[in-house]
Amino acid sequence: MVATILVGMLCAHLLCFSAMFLLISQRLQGNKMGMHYFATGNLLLGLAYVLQLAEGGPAWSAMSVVNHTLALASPIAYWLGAMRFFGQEVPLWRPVVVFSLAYAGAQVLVQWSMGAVARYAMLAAMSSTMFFVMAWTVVYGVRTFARDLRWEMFFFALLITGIGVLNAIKFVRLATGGLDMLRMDHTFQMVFYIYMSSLATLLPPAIIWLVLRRLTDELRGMAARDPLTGLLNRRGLAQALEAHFNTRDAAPAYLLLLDVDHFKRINDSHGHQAGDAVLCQVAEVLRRAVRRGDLTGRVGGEEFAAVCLDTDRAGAMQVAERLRAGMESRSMEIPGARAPLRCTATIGISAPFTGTASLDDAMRQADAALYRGKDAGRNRIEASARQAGVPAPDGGP
Ligand SMILES: Nc1nc2c(ncn2[C@@H]2O[C@H](COP(=O)(O)OP(=O)(O)OP(=O)(O)O)[C@@H](O)[C@H]2O)c(=O)[nH]1
Repeated sequence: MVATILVGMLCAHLLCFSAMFLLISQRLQGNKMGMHYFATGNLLLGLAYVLQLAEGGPAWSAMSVVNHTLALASPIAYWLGAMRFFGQEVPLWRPVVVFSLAYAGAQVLVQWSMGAVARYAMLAAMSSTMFFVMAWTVVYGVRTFARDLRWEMFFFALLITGIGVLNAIKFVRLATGGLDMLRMDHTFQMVFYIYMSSLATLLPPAIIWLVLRRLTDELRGMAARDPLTGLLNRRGLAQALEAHFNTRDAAPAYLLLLDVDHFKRINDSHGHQAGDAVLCQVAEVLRRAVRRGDLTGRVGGEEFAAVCLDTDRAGAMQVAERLRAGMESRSMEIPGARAPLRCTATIGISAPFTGTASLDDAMRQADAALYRGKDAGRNRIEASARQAGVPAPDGGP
């Protein structure tokens, strides 16, 4: 009786969370983060336990073959769902159906050649192997594809290892004690159901937590980036700088402001779309010119920024010259135009600064230097006259 209630609750958990995963996946347009696959995994496992309830104990029937097949197809769906969550484009139905047909065939073969115990032992052995491999993949993920989800991955690995261990014990007990230990009211089976019920309660909220984390990270990323070029926006630059200055002994940083020369003419003669294409290519020039670890952003219409970290004035001048030369030599491809465009940029450099609080000040200095460069004929670099902590001789930036 207790076992029946436990399995009944397990079915209810699995099927309810299957519906919830499906509802969440429908709200996630585009990247569903594997939620529809997890919904399928829960549905398959829920149905397997419904069949187990209907059977009442070990038996050789078509229902039992379907039950074992569903029980083993569900981890495949979860696995594929996890791959989708981590950005792999994998199909769901074809692998699940192919596996199910192959496993149903294997069951008939094993039952016919080795008997019922071997068929049940095969399910336990396959489940155990699958869950151990899954747990190992999750631990491997901590060092590779899921570095940002360290604790969550350890939690998953722990729970999955538990199912692997229980299935391995089931295999051994089946091999030594036969089908009797599979009676629903057998102590081992009760422990198994309690563990599975706990998992069915713990895992779905944990999966929803992962999705929530990804969504909020994406939102934060979107709020910090310019949608056209993918570079940081002003807010993103400030946040990245803050993280930089908080995590190490702050060596001075230099802010470079780059403004495309006569950009209005490009818009006026080739259209706004062509202007956008040029802006994207300026972003590429900027990315290539800076050192690894430096920050790049778009801070206004045709105004870009690079923050050179851990460098000196000569280093910042070098980056500025690479940028200026990169712009001058770049052929800007624009859609629909017969020939690529050439354009130049003027660059202003701030005095060195060592904290986020000085970013606005550095912006003003670089901006003033930039406009001196524009007045002096464009396609050139101007550095702020101000030294670190020392006001400019003329009192300006
Ligand atoms: N295509 C496109 N144009 C933009 C965008 N943001 C700003 N602009 C245009 O950029 C141009 C900036 O022109 P100005 O500020 O006069 O500067 P300029 O023509 O580059 O001249 P100088 O800076 O003096 O060399 C304006 O025509 C804006 O409409 C954008 O996102 N896309």
